[in-house]
Amino acid sequence: MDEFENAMLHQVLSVPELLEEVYPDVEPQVRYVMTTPEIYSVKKVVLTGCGDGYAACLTAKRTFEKFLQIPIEVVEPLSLSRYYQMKWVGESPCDPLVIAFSNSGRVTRVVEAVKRMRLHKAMTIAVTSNPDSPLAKTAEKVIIPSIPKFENAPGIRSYAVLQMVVYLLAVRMGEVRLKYTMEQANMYRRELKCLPKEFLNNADRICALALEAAKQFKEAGSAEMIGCGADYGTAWYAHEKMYEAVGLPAVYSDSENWFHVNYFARDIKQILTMVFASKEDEAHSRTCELIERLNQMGRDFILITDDESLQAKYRFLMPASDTCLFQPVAAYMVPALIAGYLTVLREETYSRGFEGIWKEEKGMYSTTVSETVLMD
Ligand SMILES: O=P(O)(O)OC[C@H]1O[C@](O)(CO)[C@@H](O)[C@@H]1O
Repeated sequence: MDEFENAMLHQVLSVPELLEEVYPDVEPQVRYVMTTPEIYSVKKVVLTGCGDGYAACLTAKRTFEKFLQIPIEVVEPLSLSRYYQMKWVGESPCDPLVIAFSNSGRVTRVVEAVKRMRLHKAMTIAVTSNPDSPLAKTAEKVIIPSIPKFENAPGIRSYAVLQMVVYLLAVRMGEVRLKYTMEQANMYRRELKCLPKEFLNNADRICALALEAAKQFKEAGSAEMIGCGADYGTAWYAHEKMYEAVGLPAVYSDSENWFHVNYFARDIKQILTMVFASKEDEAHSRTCELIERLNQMGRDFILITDDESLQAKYRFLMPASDTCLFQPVAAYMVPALIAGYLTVLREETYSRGFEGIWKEEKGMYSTTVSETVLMD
């Protein structure tokens, strides 16, 4: 398998050790970022970020909802900064709580969104690994994970850490608001670290299956990533990696929407379909119907699930968890591995090497070069 080695594979395999290393630093930061009265006064949480940060927020939304039982919104930074209804923002202290995720802390739209929310007296927390970044300087509070340098690849290690932080925030807020015991909270914390490790216990078999799947879909012309609830966030992450790593157009969807839209695709052999199916998800029955239909249509697809009763040509079984809420902390490794193998098989360069038409000359508009507009 040596000829298929790649940086994404290396990043995935490094995650368990990375989380062990980062946890003792980030857990106390999460624990003390807000006081108990602040945590109690939050009436709504708004999670935001671009790219990986956005995907991490989507995966954690259900956990926040279940743990806190208050409204939780995942809002894209563009919506937050340009369209968000400000009438009720800052009506009372810490309301809403806005948590913004950006590994670099340099993405203009995230900074702009936080600036606007802070001006309107929302409580703002930035999660970024760059303490000197514009985002860190804009938010009222910061959490700064330090992620040891590694071989470059489209975000896997940084995603693992952002995800750990967003879930830890939910666990801490639920613990302080007495939604469960301290023991329960610690069990959740342990699970966040253990699930990726457990999934990779049999790394050789998983990598071999991922490579086999990548070989089958080597010539794919597009990809569709399907998931509901927390899995929707993983589907979002998966579609993003297909673009970044492979340069492959990809869409994300939930199981219901698949029946209405994606179902009608003609050239099924050209589509790389990936389905995320956590058995405790509230929409699992609909995802099972989708899987049955895919099998009836004779479609080959990649399935990532903790439900042993489900079948697919390429099935990745996720470790069982006590909470059944944290499947996304391991599930994203499958699309990351497959994207990594596809880049090798297609002789692609991550992010097209930012060369040719992708080259960002000084001053060209990009994720970090954009006019800041501050709306009322
Ligand atoms: O705000 P961040 O986390 O620095 O993200 C910047 C870029 O990194 C990614 O999240 C991952 O490569 C991209 O999607 C995004 O454009």
